[in-house]
Amino acid sequence: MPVVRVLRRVACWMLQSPACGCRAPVLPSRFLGTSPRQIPMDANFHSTSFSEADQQRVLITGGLGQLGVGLASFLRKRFGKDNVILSDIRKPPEHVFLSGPFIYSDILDYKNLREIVVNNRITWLFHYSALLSAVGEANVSLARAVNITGLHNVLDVAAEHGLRLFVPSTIGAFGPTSPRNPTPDLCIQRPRTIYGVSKVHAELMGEYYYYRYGLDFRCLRYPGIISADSQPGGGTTDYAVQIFHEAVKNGRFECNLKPDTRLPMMYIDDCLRATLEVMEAPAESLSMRTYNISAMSFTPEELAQEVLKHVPELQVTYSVDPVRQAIADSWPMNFDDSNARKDWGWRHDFDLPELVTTMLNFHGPESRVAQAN
Ligand SMILES: NC(=O)C1=CN([C@@H]2O[C@H](COP(=O)(O)OP(=O)(O)OC[C@H]3O[C@@H](n4cnc5c(N)ncnc54)[C@H](O)[C@@H]3O)[C@@H](O)[C@H]2O)C=CC1
Ligand SMILES: CC(=O)[C@H](N)C(=O)O
Repeated sequence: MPVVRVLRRVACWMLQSPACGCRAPVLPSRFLGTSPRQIPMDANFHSTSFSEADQQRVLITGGLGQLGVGLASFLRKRFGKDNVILSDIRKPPEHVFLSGPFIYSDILDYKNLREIVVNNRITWLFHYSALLSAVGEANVSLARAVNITGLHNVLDVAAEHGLRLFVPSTIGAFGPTSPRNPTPDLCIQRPRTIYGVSKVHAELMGEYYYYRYGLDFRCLRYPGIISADSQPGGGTTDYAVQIFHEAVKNGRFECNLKPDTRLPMMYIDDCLRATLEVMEAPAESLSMRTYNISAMSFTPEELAQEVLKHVPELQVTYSVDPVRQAIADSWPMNFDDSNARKDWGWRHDFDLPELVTTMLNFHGPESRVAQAN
């Protein structure tokens, strides 16, 4: 290709933005030289022999946290038990170990990650490893390493091996100068936590690799996720999970956010379904690579009122954690997910009343709730 034409296309690629509606990398990777780690060009896209119709081979990083085990079980129903590999740096509980393939993987160890992808012929990668907002503030250097350096390793492995890559972002990728009610997909993003900064970095790097190397990067900004059978990993929205555990266990709950703190939230089933749906969406339906998704938005007081309908004896008190409160006060109150709804048909199933009954019913007949009903 004549040099002038290549340069013209490079300039065009640099001027494009996801907002302009371009739906494919403007410049294919073959015009742009080698992959990010200078792997020889012919080593790119090992997996191109896998067509869309082929069986996916899935790797989940950071899979032992609040969301990963649920994601593995959801994806195993779709792709088969042995085709979904859960990984983490922690030792899995027995029921997880027995439920399907599990391997050790530290995302800071690039060679180990590459070996896993190659040996297991991975085609799709769900990158869940992270330090969340509150624990991130308590250990900034570890959060920087895991959330930023780890992401670089994942991006490189994914680009080199032609993987489809899902990286979750968060409501925490916005900050006090973003519009908060509602928060659109594209607006100012100046978060004040290392977690938020690292997630904006992930969004931008993923989109850069998409345009620059053709990496099939897909990203959803999750609200606070509420799950019944897994514990949250140290975030600002954790209270909305803990209230259920405490309500059924001892009928008392001390909330670490103020009663009127409004945040977007979602039940885990909606979150996992959205994740698979965006991964399976035809590329041409995606006008962007990073989407807000939303389901409901409530305050601790509103959540407590809904729980009280089922557990009238529940006592809720407030003891505000200033770190979490400052973070929550800088985050979106309502999330605008109209682009996800328009482009790939996103619809949530769970609003607050369904969330509360589902969470309380999960704990079964021996719970205080069931006894009270
Ligand atoms: N749970 C939520 O409400 C939300 C979660 N997300 C995102 O979803 C993803 C999963 O979230 P959770 O499961 O809640 O997180 P979590 O904090 O519960 O779990 C994260 C996992 O990462 C693992 N990890 C830490 N360092 C690692 C390393 N060096 N190598 C490999 N694994 C490592 C941890 O052992 C842990 O099991 C994260 O990226 C998070 O930012 C986004 C928005 C909301
Ligand atoms: C909303 C999130 O990203 C997470 N749950 C946190 O509170 O840090």
